[in-house]
Order: sequence, then structure tokens, then C-alpha cells
Amino acid sequence: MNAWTSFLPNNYFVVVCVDSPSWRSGAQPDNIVIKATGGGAYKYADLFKERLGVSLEKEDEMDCLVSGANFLLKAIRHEAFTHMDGHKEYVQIDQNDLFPFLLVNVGSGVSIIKVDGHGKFQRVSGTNVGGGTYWGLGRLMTKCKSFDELLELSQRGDNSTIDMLVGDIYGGLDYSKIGLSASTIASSFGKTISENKELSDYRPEDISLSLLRMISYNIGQISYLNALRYGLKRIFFGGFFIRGHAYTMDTISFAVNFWSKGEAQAMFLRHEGFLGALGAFMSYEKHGLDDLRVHHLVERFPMGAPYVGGKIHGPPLGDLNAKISWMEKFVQKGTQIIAPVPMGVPATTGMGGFERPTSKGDILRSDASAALNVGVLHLVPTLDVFPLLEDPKTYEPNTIDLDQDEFKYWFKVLSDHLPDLVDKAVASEGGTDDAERRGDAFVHAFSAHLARLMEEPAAYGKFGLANLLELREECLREFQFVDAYISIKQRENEASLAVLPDLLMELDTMNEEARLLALIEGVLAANIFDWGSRACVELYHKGTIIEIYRMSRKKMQRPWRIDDFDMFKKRMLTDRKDQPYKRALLFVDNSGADVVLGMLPLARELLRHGTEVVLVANSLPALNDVTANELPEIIAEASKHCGILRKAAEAGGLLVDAMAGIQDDLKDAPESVPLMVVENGCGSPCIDFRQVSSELAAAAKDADLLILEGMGRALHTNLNARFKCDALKLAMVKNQRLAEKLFNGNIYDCICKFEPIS
Ligand SMILES: Nc1ncnc2c1ncn2[C@@H]1O[C@H](COP(=O)(O)OP(=O)(O)O)[C@@H](O)[C@H]1O
Ligand SMILES: CC(C)(COP(=O)(O)O)[C@@H](O)C(=O)NCCC(=O)O
Repeated sequence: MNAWTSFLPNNYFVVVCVDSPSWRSGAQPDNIVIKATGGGAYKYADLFKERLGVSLEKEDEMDCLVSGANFLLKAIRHEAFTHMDGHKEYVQIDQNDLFPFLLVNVGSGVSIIKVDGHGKFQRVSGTNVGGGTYWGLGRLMTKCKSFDELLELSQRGDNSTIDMLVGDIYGGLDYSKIGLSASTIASSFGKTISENKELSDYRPEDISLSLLRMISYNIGQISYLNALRYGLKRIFFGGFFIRGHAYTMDTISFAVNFWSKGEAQAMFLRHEGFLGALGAFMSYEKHGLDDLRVHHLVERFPMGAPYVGGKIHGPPLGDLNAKISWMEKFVQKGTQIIAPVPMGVPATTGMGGFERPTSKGDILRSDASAALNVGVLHLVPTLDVFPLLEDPKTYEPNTIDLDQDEFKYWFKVLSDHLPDLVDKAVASEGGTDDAERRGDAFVHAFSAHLARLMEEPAAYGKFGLANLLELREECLREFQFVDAYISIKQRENEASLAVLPDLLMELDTMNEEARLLALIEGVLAANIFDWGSRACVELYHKGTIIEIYRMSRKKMQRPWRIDDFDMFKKRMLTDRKDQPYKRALLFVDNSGADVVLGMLPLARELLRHGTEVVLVANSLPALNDVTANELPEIIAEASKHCGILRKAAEAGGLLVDAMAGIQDDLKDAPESVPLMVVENGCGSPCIDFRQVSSELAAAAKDADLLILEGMGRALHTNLNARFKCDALKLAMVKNQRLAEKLFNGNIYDCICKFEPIS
């Protein structure tokens, strides 16, 4: 079933549509079912019927809120976060330890719901002092025309001009006997009673801040008291009042922390405004989403959402042309979208000695910027958790944390790479006007994402470098660039295949030990062919592929920056020589020399030892990475010059009939262990082992050796990952900063990290 949620981030009226063919074809819709919840489901029912001929099917609001929250907490890895002193931290929720919790939905009013399970909940309390109170009183007192304006005012406010503080009562002193500091708010708006002033004598900024603190503290306090009443430690806050506003979240967190003396924790939801909409969506039967697992869902951030009047209307656009025009319009509105809201000046008062929530975010997420972080969840039932992960619960793919500083650096690296990348992408599509236009749209889309993340690095959940690199590939795909590096990949494959026979001959003259070393050196040296690395791309102007490969090999000097080669050699050639690995999974990286002169000869050596080899490659193109689709042809070419590869490829079902009989001399050779290819389920230079293809998961069952190759798969991700079988991580570090940060080393250092399980 095709369905989309109308992302009106407002529970007042939330709609979920089910896409019917007649709707899409533009014909008069008949019998369209729209699930709706909230007051608007009643208010606008007649209008929908009259104007669109659509009937609204009303769903209970509480049911929807709870099932929306449960869905988010179950399906989205980085949904819940804490927010204290301006610091946002995503919380890993253990599915088996989610219930019970308190759900506080702060809309116009506030509902406090104790959730015990799926469909099991009770509205235990609430308060009529909520978002509507803030907005209503604020509008009357400040004449603000919009909620956003009122909230923005608060960022420049000082509530000590309005609120009566403990210090105002006790001559500037703390009331320490009962633990109240001088800056605690004793009475919200209390100062105004003793001053002979009119409303117009107070700054609207101060009024807005006083109101915001009064209402947020009150909500925090009532929520905590209810948590206490039911012995709950976790409180999730949702509802459109929150609006991702740092100060609001800090204030609520402070109140919960203050009253619970640190025992209870306030958590917020990334999609806080969509609980009801999602719940209504979940109420459709036949979704088949009951067995939904987090690894089946991939969150993407497409750009082409129809954007009108500051709001997103409808699903992401499927039509490419409409999407590009949208992007062009988006660019015109770009400054409005990406301009950060000015920083607020610090206020002076607080509660319990708390000066003010020191929220550094200072960002009111505008409706416009929300357009950039409304993710679309794709259900991919063929994804699985990689079964050889030692502990999937604690596994974190990204090696480095993208804090603000780190993000700034990668922002620059990726922005600098954009002109070259878009040139290649446009050329790969024939350099037509259409390709140029799509190229522009791609650059704008990716730049807008980068700008949004620069403004708020946690906007899309916990985002690491792997996610950034993947987002770039996703943006290319969104504007239908199928394979930007296709011609480079083909050229490099041809050049490398031409020298492969000589390399194999040379390897065959060596003894086993020397050969194993030469093979590992070969993999590391050939990893230099990486079109994602700026330093490497500059090198390519200085020589032919083969010259660069030779130069890179010549420079190989041991010990490498991490050098476990001797340990690996011992395992292969001494300790358990009579017990070769049964099955090795080789995660290949780049096309050309990297796979042809590096990984294939290593695979051949393992086959020679009697180890089954599975080459694991990307499902979709990413930079110059080789894909699983491309590998059989490369192997077929290589097999023309190598009996071992040919026999193994035949055994693995990789060679088509045309190849049979090329080397008749091998006909009577003994049966070979198979060489196979599987796709990894990814289209990125990195790999997240929480979501791989089920084909790879199946192939991993009997594997006792993993070889991860390249910076993306072995350094940016998985450097610290532990597996249930032996793992060899091989990469050349092609970025100076990363080399320094991870290994105190230098660009072009090599890593050979062997991690046996015993
Ligand atoms: N752009 C906005 N316009 C109006 N209210 C907003 C806006 N952004 C956030 N709010 C807050 O959201 C509240 C409504 O939240 P919502 O979740 O839609 O609740 P309800 O369904 O109870 O009305 C408003 O009272 C206001 O405090
Ligand atoms: C995109 C990459 C991870 C690919 O590396 P590979 O996995 O091919 O070794 C790498 O090229 C990279 O991190 N590039 C950005 C850094 C730079 O240009 O210096």
C-alpha cells in the first residue's frame, strides 16, 4: 500500500492519506480513506467532504498519541534525547526495557499518559496550563502575530524584571535553610504587583521569557510529580509546543531534574510534533508493520518535498522535474531557511540557583528548516543485523564523534569536493542541459543539508561521518545520477586487468611467506585509488594508474602504523596451517587497481589454501567503489588469466557458459572451493553492520574470517567493531587529519589490524 503522512507538525489537525490510483491519476477521488485525529478531524470533516469528496475517519487522539510515540521509540534508532544545558544527547532505548514510561504531550493543553505497553495506557493527569496558555497569554501581552515571533522574543528576554525572585524577598540573599538560591523564581510575574507600571512598561522579550519559564517549569514539575506517583523514571515529552526549542527543553529538563533530585530524566522526541499523525497512520490495518524491527527501517532525508507558504505539503515528490523546480525555489528561499536565529543574551535568574538554562542551541527550528529534517522511513524487509557482530546492542559504526569542530572540518572537505563531484556526475549523464540542471539541484540539496547540520549537528539524529558520506550518495541518487564515476571505474578496471597476469606470475615465483606479505602490501598500496580523497585525486594528475600503483608499492615500509601482519601470517602459515579458514568474507572497496590488483590476488591466495571466498561489495554505486553487479565481469576477465580464480568462480556460479573451455588444461583439475559475490545492501563508502542485506547475513553464517578493506569500511566505520570471528582490517589512511587523530600518524600511513577471536 502506498501511503504518506501529511507532515503538518501540529496535532490540532493531523492527516494521513492513503494513496489510491485514482488520486494519483488526477481523477475525481472516490472512496478515499483519510485517517485523522485531533480536534481538526471534527472541525474540518465537512470541508473535506464538500471540497474533496473525501471522508475523514476519526481516530481517538490518545490512542494515536501513544501508538505514534511507541512506533517512534521502536522504529527509529535516534528518536529520544536528553537536553540539558544546551547539550543534546541521543539515548539508546532498549526495546525490552521501554515500558512503563510517562508520555507528556504538550499541545494547547497537556496530557500526561502512563504507557504500559502497545495499546496499554492510561491518561493519569494533565494540566490546562500548556502551549495554548503560553501562546494565548503571550499574544495578548506582547501583540506578537505568531507563535514563532513570541518564542524568538523569549531568547532575548530577562525575566528578572518581571518574576519575583527569592533574592528580591530576602534582600538579595539565598534562603539556604530550605535550599533556595537567591535566583530561584519565588513567584512568576510576582514583581509586577509591587511596581506601579503598565503592561507597556515591560519589554515584550521579558514577558515572553517569564511566561515560557512559568509554563515550562510547571509542566516539568507536574510531570515529575506524576512520575513519582507511579514510580516511573523516564518521562518522554512530545507535542508541538516543544518545537525543538533548546530553551524550552532545557527548562523542562531542569525542572524534572531539580524536583527529582536527579532521579528522573526528561527525554524529548525528535519527531515530537508528529505523534498523533503517526498514530493515525498506524491505525490502518494491513500495514504488516506489527513485526517491524528497527533494522528494517532506513531513514532518508529527501529534499524534494512540496513546500508552499513555509509548510511542507504532501509526500516527497516522485517526479524529477517537479523536484528540481522545487529545489530551485528552495534556493531562492535559502537564506530564510538556513539563517540561524540570533543568539539570546543571558538572563539572570533561575530556579534553585539555576541561572538560566544555558542553552547554546538558541535555535528555534523554523517550519522551513523542518523541511530539511523530516525524514522518510523506508521499509526494507531484506535488511538484517550482521550475525557476526559480537554485540549488536553496543555496536557503534562510526569511529569518531562528529562534534561541532569535527563537523566543521568535514563540512569543508565535503564542500570542497562538490565541484569535482558534480562535474563527474554531469559528465556521467552525457553532460546534457538536463544533467546540468540536475547537477545544480544536487549541489543545492546537499549544501542545504550540510548547512542545516552545521546549524544543528544532531538535527537528523546521531549523525556520524558515515551518515554524511551516505547522505551525499543519496542526494546524487535523488537527482537520478546513477553512477557518477562509471567511466573512471571502467578505465581503471581495464588498465589494472591488463597488468594482472604479470602480477600473478610474479607472485607465483615467491615462497608462501613472501607472497602473503606481498599480497597484503598489494592491498594496502592499491587502496590509494580512491576518488573520494582529495589528496589522492591530486596524485592522479602525476602519473598513469600503473605508475601510481608502483610508486605506492615502493613506498610500503614496515612497520606500518598498525602492523599485525606477523600475527596474521602466524595464523595463516604456522599455527593452524592444517586448519585453513573455512570461509572468508572480503569486503572490497574501490574499482580498478584496488580490487583487481589488491583484493582479487588476496582472494586467490585464500582459495589456494582451501578457504571459500565471498567477495562482499556495494549494492549501489558510491564514489568509485566497485559494486556487486560489476564484480562478476571483472572476475570473468581475471579468470581468463588464472586457473585458480576460474575454477573457483565456476564453483561459485559466477562464470557464464561463454567462459567454459577457455583453459582446457584445467578441465581435469580437482574441484575447487567456490568464489562467490554477495551484495552488502549499502550504497555508501562505509558500512553499518546493523543493516546489511539478508544475503550477506546468510553468507556470514559459516564465515570464520572477515577482511574489511578501505578507509570507509575499516577506519571511518568499524575500526573499533568487534566480531565473533577473526577480523583483518586493511586500509591506507588518505587524510592527514584522520591519520593524526586516530593514530598520531601521517597521510598514507597503512593499517593492518588483525583481531583473532582467540
Ligand atoms: N507555529 C505555531 N503556531 C501556533 N502554535 C504553535 C506553533 N508552534 C508551536 N505551537 C504551540 O503548539 C501548541 C499546539 O500544539 P498541538 O500539538 O497542535 O496541540 P493541540 O492538538 O492540543 O492543539 C500551541 O498552543 C503553541 O503553544
Ligand atoms: C570517502 C572515503 C572514505 C573513501 O575511502 P576508501 O574507503 O575508498 O578507502 C575517503 O576517501 C574519505 O574519507 N575522503 C574524504 C577525506 C579527504 O578528502 O581527505
